[in-house]
Amino acid sequence: MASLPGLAVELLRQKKKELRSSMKLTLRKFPLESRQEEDAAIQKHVLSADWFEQSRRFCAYLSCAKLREVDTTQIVASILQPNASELAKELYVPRVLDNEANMVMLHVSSTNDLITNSMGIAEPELTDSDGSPRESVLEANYPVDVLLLPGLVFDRSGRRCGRGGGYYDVFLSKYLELVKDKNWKRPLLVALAYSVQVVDDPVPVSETDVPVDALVLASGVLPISEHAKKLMSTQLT
Ligand SMILES: Nc1nc2c(c(=O)[nH]1)N(C=O)[C@@H](CNc1ccc(C(=O)N[C@@H](CCC(=O)O)C(=O)O)cc1)CN2
Ligand SMILES: Nc1ncnc2c1ncn2[C@@H]1O[C@H](COP(=O)(O)OP(=O)(O)OP(=O)(O)O)[C@@H](O)[C@H]1O
Repeated sequence: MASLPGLAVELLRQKKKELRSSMKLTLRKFPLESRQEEDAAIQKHVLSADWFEQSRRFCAYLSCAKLREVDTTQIVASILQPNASELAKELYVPRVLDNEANMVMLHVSSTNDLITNSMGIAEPELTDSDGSPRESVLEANYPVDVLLLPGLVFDRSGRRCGRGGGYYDVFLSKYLELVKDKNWKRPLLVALAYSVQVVDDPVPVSETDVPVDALVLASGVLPISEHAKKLMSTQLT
């Protein structure tokens, strides 16, 4: 028979599984027109924010329309092709290494650095055009300022439920450890979410789930942690 902690872990796993299935259904029913309106509004909030403008090293996910993820195309394009008036930023995007939750964030300088994987998500090749390994956030000499996170379900306290791979939680635990070791400033962990992805009931989490500092919704930026409240101004309408 399973031990008590074993039962609690199993129950949590089951609750997350049900939550993911129900949110995938909700997202499938969310009209394309609303999705597009929210995609535009969310990206506009990011692109016009001081914390975006002031960031120099930025991690973003490359959105997958099939998975109904909030679009990041304009954010990524703005980083890769900045206007003359904007300060240049370095962009890092995820690359899955295996199916045991190992993922790296690699430096890219152009969309030509990307190839679409079997899951339909664009990812960087491990090496650049010269054959040299791409810079990885976990091995870099400087901290990143902002990490844009994908996810399926969120609550207003910053709890986040992803797709169940554990990739982001494992990456974040390693990166936050590195930040502590190096005495770097903490990055802002910002999730982008459609209105339907923010639920009233607390999202079930375990101690390995890393909460986000802020949410960007079509209605505005919602800073949650003290860290976010210091760095972001409230723009909710
Ligand atoms: N755009 C994007 N890139 C990302 C992630 C992400 O969530 N979004 N990841 C974040 O981890 C990592 C990849 N992890 C992924 C985990 C699951 C699925 C996926 O397609 N899941 C299906 C269910 C598959 C199944 O259950 O067999 C789904 O959610 O419908 C995709 C990527 C790294 N890159
Ligand atoms: N820091 C960690 N170290 C080891 N295992 C972890 C860690 N974080 C999560 N996991 C494991 O990964 C699996 C998936 O976790 P969880 O359900 O929280 O993923 P998720 O948040 O939906 O996915 P993601 O983080 O990729 O968005 C679980 O078995 C969990 O125990």
